[in-house]
Amino acid sequence: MQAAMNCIPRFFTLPLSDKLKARGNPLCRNWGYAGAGAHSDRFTANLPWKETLSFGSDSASSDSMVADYFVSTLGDGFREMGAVYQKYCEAMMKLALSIMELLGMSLGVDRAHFREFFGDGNSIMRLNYYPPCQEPELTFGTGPHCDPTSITILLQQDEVDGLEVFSRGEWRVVRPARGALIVNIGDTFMVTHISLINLCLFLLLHEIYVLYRANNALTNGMYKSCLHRAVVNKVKERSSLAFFLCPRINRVVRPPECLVNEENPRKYPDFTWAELFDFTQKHYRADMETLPTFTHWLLSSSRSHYSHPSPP
Ligand SMILES: C=C1C[C@]23C[C@@]1(O)CC[C@H]2[C@]1(C)CCC[C@@](C)(C(=O)O)[C@H]1[C@@H]3C(=O)O
Ligand SMILES: O=C(O)CCC(=O)C(=O)O
Ligand SMILES: [Fe+2]
Repeated sequence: MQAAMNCIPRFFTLPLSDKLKARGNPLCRNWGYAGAGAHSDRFTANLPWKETLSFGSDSASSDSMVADYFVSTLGDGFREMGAVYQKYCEAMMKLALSIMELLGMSLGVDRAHFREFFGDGNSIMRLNYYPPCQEPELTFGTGPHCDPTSITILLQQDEVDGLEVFSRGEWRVVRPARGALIVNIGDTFMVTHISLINLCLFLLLHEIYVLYRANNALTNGMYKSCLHRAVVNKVKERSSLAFFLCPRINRVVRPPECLVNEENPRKYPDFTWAELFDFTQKHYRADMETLPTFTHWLLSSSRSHYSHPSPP
């Protein structure tokens, strides 16, 4: 974890001409290296103050996908950094599948179900780098949003506050703690479970702390999405590392049958992860309404080859 964290400033303090070797393509501008001004189309106000490097981590492809990405885009000098992130992604994938198993069990779903569902996923790794900002109140590192992915395992730099979670009517700082990973459940997993589950698990060494924000849904045993953001400051740069667990790109996202019944009918239509991903990039700004807006868009679009939720 420390090596993965140390490599972040090493990459982002390279000359711009080197970082641009990993620039994303016009179809997916946020892929690869995205510098100042990137991600601004995803927010309406307080635009992001960050640089990012995003790359794929497919569990089913070659054993060296991530390492190969670094060498092929940045050159042979990045072999060591590539190996660090290859190892990190493999560890995150292993951890993510174990968490999925636990979450499945907590819902009474067969323990193999989510392990299989995500086992051949097309996950995404992102390095976030937030430089100091002279006017931090005019911007955000990452604006308020819910992750559209399945679960996110986040590692934040020791000692520099930045991550905040909206809970009980106010923004609360999630202080970095040495050795702690933050696990945030995103929209795709929420759909998989049909209920409004969206919680944060704090994994501190080998203990698991579960923090989740309940809203009025608590009364019927459901949980509300955890909205989060990252702020920046005047003095210190900050880094974070996000592993976004995703299903295989063309996999249909649908809750296991045992979770659907008369009292709990389908809330979302079937869709593929590709469709939601595409939607986030082309049609909508990031916030906590991504999933309802996507659902509305999906149902009102002409697409007819996917089944819709059964009528109540
Ligand atoms: C599927 C995705 C959408 C975002 C990129 C990603 O590949 C992974 C998660 C999403 C994101 C990183 C969450 C934070 C806000 C966001 C706008 C960003 O900072 O880039 C998100 C991406 C998005 O375009 O919605
Ligand atoms: O930098 C952080 O702490 C949060 C980043 C984040 O929420 C994201 O990349 O989705
Ligand atoms: Fe996030």
